[in-house]
Amino acid sequence: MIEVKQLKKSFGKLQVLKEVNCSFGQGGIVGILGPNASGKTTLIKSILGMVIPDAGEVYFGGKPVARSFDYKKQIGYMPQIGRYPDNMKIGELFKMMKDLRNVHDNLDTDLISAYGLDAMYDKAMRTLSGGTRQKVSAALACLFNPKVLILDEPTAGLDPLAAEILKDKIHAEKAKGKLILITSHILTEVDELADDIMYLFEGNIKFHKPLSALKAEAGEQKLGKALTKILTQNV
Ligand SMILES: Nc1ncnc2c1ncn2[C@@H]1O[C@H](COP(=O)(O)OP(=O)(O)OP(=O)(O)O)[C@@H](O)[C@H]1O
Repeated sequence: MIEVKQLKKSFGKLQVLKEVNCSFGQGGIVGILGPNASGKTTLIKSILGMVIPDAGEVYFGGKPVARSFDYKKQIGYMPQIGRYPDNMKIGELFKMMKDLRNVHDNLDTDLISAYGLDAMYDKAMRTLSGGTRQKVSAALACLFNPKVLILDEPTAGLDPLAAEILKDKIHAEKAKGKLILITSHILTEVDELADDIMYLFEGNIKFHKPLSALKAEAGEQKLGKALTKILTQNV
């Protein structure tokens, strides 16, 4: 579904993606892990066309995404920090998105209902708590029933119940055959969700393999322990 070939990106002198090659198939959940500033968001944004790479190419469904916009309709993106017009109300934001896309049918409103956002349609975005903004971002990512979901630290800032609701939704979307890329520093959560783990370190992919293989190599049952063992002892 998505192929990244020889992707390089620098910001000034900082080489953030050195030469990244990876591919993601039709379905399943990939946990994209790595320390702060290792390039996870930059990679995601390159796939989304929000960051223009210095070299290399991203392919979606076999076609290069450079200067292409249509493929973005097939991706639901939940940013790390959602930025919305301050004075816009929640209801107006959803309406604007539907109008922009010109899609009003077959919408996925599961998260709007589960989070009770419809009861808050009159609230202005600037008045929302960080967690409620996250809920809006999650609901928007799913709204148009995209084939691919890209979720950047999706449960950061959500209360435990809201986080569970989102995890259930992610499982349900996977069951529909979707490809879901998730970055997170919450390893217990990635352990619950991911089929594969991709680990970025200083702009390179250190490994990309099934979670089960990672655990088997380390001889550990939990992702946190397996990762620690592999990264510190070079298992
Ligand atoms: N637009 C930008 N201009 C300048 N530097 C940037 C820009 N975007 C990202 N960077 C830098 O690139 C590096 C990688 O950032 P990125 O957000 O991709 O990391 P990350 O792995 O997602 O980190 P985190 O786990 O903290 O979210 C950081 O040093 C960051 O400061």
